[in-house]
Amino acid sequence: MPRGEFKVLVINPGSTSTKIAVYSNEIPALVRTIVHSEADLAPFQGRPVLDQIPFRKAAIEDELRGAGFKRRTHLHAVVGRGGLLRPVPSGVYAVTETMLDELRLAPFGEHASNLGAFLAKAIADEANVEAFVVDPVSVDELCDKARISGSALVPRRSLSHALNTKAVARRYARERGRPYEELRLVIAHLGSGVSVSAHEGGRMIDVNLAGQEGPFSTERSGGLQLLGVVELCFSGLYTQREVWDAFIREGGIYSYLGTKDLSEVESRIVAGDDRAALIFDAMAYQIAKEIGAMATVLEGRVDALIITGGMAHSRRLISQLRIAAGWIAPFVVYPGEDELEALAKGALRVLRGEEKARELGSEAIRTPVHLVPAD
Ligand SMILES: Nc1ncnc2c1ncn2[C@@H]1O[C@H](COP(=O)(O)OP(=O)(O)O)[C@@H](O)[C@H]1O
Ligand SMILES: CCCC(=O)OP(=O)(O)O
Repeated sequence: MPRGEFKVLVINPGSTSTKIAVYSNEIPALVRTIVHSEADLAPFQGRPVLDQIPFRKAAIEDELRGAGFKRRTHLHAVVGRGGLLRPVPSGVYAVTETMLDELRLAPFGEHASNLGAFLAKAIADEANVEAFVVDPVSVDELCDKARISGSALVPRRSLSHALNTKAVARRYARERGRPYEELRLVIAHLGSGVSVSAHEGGRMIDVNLAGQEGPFSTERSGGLQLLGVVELCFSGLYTQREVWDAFIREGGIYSYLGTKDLSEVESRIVAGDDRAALIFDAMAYQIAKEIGAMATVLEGRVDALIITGGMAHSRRLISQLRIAAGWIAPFVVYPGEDELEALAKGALRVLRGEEKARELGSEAIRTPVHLVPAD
């Protein structure tokens, strides 16, 4: 097994930020969050997410340069967050042309995480090292019953914050000295999108499709009443892209209050804005309902309810979730996410020969679902 120091550049593109880190083995030597303001992202509004590659790559390079980091001479691998690929088992994947082609076609939809493989590959090629992604959002461990959507025309898919969700599940197991595989967990990741999942036997056996099912978030509508959506789609007033933007990028809190910043919503509430309070509390209410649903998936036998993601920093949100759902199981809060570390550890396992990187097969994609207009 190769020994010594491995340096890994980690890139995690989110909807509103690009988080980067340089790991020296398990030690983060540099960690940065490059925040992309609404003004930064405005030129990309209504355009395919891959148009952001040059902008995000330049932002990463500026940040690395500013920190005095010379990437070409130091790196052993670059790892990015994995995007909306075909349904795949949990694991580390080499960034291959097949993967990039799949992300270019985006048959499973668009999301900021689709940028991860491109950004990792572009920088890895310049440094002459390998590029990987780990536990992409399309990790699929659904139990058979969870695959049945209610209409034979619409398959039910697993798209979630798999990377952080799996990382916090393992962290909780480590902290309790028990194997993840033996725990029954409900994990609510509260980021730009919300995914609430049920875990049994080391598998994520059910999860709401973040932003399209279940609770609304700061920018996503979550589940909506079906016929209202059908009427809107066929009204002739909106293009497919506009409808998609309205629900995925400008839905949720943004559609009611015109901001995606939860701290700003909290400030408005403190200043006496009753409407802001109603919308905030409705989001908490919907998240708690989804947690309740996932507790029933585990038949009420839940070892822990874990709350994580950026919105888990909000005291108001945590306090409301504790009241509404804290009776289900021990209530654990891991604010923010461990995605950078989870990505770095995945790449390190491959560099050390502890795990073999998987590759997407080049066979035809099994179930293309056009979740986003092809443009
Ligand atoms: N300290 C905080 N208090 C309240 N909300 C926060 C805080 N920090 C981040 N958030 C909210 O968390 C969300 C982003 O979470 P994050 O996990 O970073 O998501 P993503 O990476 O998908 O953009 C945003 O809605 C943001 O407003
Ligand atoms: C598509 C599922 C993952 C997701 O919604 O991630 P963000 O909250 O980072 O946008």
